[in-house]
Amino acid sequence: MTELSALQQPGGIHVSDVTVTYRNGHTALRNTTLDIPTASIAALVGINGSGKSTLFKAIMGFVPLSSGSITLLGRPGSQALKQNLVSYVPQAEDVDWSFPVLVEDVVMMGRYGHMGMLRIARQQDRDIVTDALARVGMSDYRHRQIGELSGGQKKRVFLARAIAQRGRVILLDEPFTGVDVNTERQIISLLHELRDEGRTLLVSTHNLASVSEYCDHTVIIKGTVLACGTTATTFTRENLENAFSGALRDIVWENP
Ligand SMILES: Nc1ncnc2c1ncn2[C@@H]1O[C@H](COP(=O)(O)OP(=O)(O)OP(=O)(O)O)[C@@H](O)[C@H]1O
Repeated sequence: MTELSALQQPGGIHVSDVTVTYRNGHTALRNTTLDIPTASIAALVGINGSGKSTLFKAIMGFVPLSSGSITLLGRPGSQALKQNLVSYVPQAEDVDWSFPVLVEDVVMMGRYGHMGMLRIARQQDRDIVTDALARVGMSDYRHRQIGELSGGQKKRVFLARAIAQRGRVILLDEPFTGVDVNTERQIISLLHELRDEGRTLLVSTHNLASVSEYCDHTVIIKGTVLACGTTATTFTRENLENAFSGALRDIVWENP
């Protein structure tokens, strides 16, 4: 499939001319447009404060759009959210780790949207939680308090929650911050599996060194989208220098 025809597919993530202005009057995203085809992994890269988390919050409906629209899997974003098709793995700093909850309960939260009002788990929900914990290698920790885990283990548990939710779009806010190389490898191979199952993943990351290795697409952001397309055509020195204003450190270019 050519790059153009992939982008023209109706599924995936489509953000059209979105502007987000916070209540204090700060515009964090301006006229932002991007397309990520179904069944792909896209990196979201940009400096601190470039609007990555704001974009996730806009897609999740956590902040209102001042203008523009979002389409997920070929339907209005709000509809996809109601249908429980979108999972969000937050940044570690956005989670209250002192909340007394077991690992398996965190993963079960991914099933809430599939349960009735009383949130009574069925055997099928318990089986899905068990499978999700196994997929992230956290089965042995299911009865531990979430706050007792290491940073990398917490990230795997939140990924398990997204897997248990069975979302077809998964947004991951900096899943590699503070994780060791082995855990990063495990998470990347899991992301590939999820992509190969037909899910669409948008991953914000400051770890530029590994983007080319695991991301099919790249979105470069700086208050708006500077560039979006296949990683081969978009993750270029010129685009990154525009985004990072000469502060690039951790990339070794083959043709410096
Ligand atoms: N609730 C808020 N109210 C007002 N301004 C906000 C709010 N949240 C974020 N901002 C501002 O919007 C801009 C974008 O912030 P955002 O958190 O989206 O950036 P980011 O790219 O995710 O940054 P980082 O890489 O540091 O996580 C920043 O200037 C930030 O100060």
